[in-house]
Amino acid sequence: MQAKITVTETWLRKHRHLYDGATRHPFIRSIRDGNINISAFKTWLGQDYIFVRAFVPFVASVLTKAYKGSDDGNGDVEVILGGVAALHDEISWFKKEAFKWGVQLSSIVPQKANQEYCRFLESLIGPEVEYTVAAVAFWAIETIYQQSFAHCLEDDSKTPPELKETCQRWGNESFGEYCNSLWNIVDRQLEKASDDVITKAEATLLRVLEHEVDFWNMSHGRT
Ligand SMILES: Cc1ncc(CN)c(N)n1
Repeated sequence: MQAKITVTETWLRKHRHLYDGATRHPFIRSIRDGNINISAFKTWLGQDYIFVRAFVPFVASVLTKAYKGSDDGNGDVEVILGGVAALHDEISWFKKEAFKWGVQLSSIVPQKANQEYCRFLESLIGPEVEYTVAAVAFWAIETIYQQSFAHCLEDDSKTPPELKETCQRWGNESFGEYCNSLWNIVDRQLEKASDDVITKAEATLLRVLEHEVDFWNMSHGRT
C-alpha cells in the first residue's frame, strides 16, 4: 500500500523552487565552495545575532500555544522546550563567535530585511495566530538553516576550516533530528486542521521562505 502524501510534502513539491532558493542560496554556496567573502560572513553573524534574539519570544509563544492548544500526549512541549534551550546556547555561541571575528555586537544596526523578518515573527506571536500556523513557521525557520548548513558539510564541500564550526551548529545530525520532530508536530497538527488554517499555514510557509532568501541576500550584500 502506498503511504499517504502529507500536506507538508505537497507544499515542498509545489514550492520546490522557492525552497531550494532558501536552502541553496548563493551565500550558502559560497561557504560550501570555499570562496565566501569574510565581510559577508561577518555581516551575517551580526545580523543573525539580532534575529535570534527576536526569535526567542516567538519560540516562547509557540511553546505557550503548544501547552494550550495541543492534546500534548505527543510531547510537543518537550520538543519546543528543547528548542528554547538550544537558543540559549545559540546566543552564547554568537557572542563567542563575534568576539573571535572582531564583530562588535552592541553596535550592530538591524538592516531592512532583518527588521522586516523580525516584524513578521512578532506578527505571529499573538493568541489569534493558531498553533498550527505558528508551528509551521517555526519548523520552516529551523529546517532551512539545518538544510543550508548541512549542505556545507557534505563530503565534496570545500567549506573553509574556520567556518566548519558554524556549519556544524545547524548542520549536525542532532539538530536534524530536532527538525524532524518539529516536522512530525506540524504534520500531526495539519492532519486535523481546517481548510482555512491549512491555507493560512501555507501562506506563512511562503512568507518564511521569502524572508530567509531576503536575509541571505542581505548578508551577501545584495540589498
Ligand atoms: C535568519 C535565521 N533563520 C533561522 C535560524 C535558525 N534558528 C537563524 N538563526 N536565523
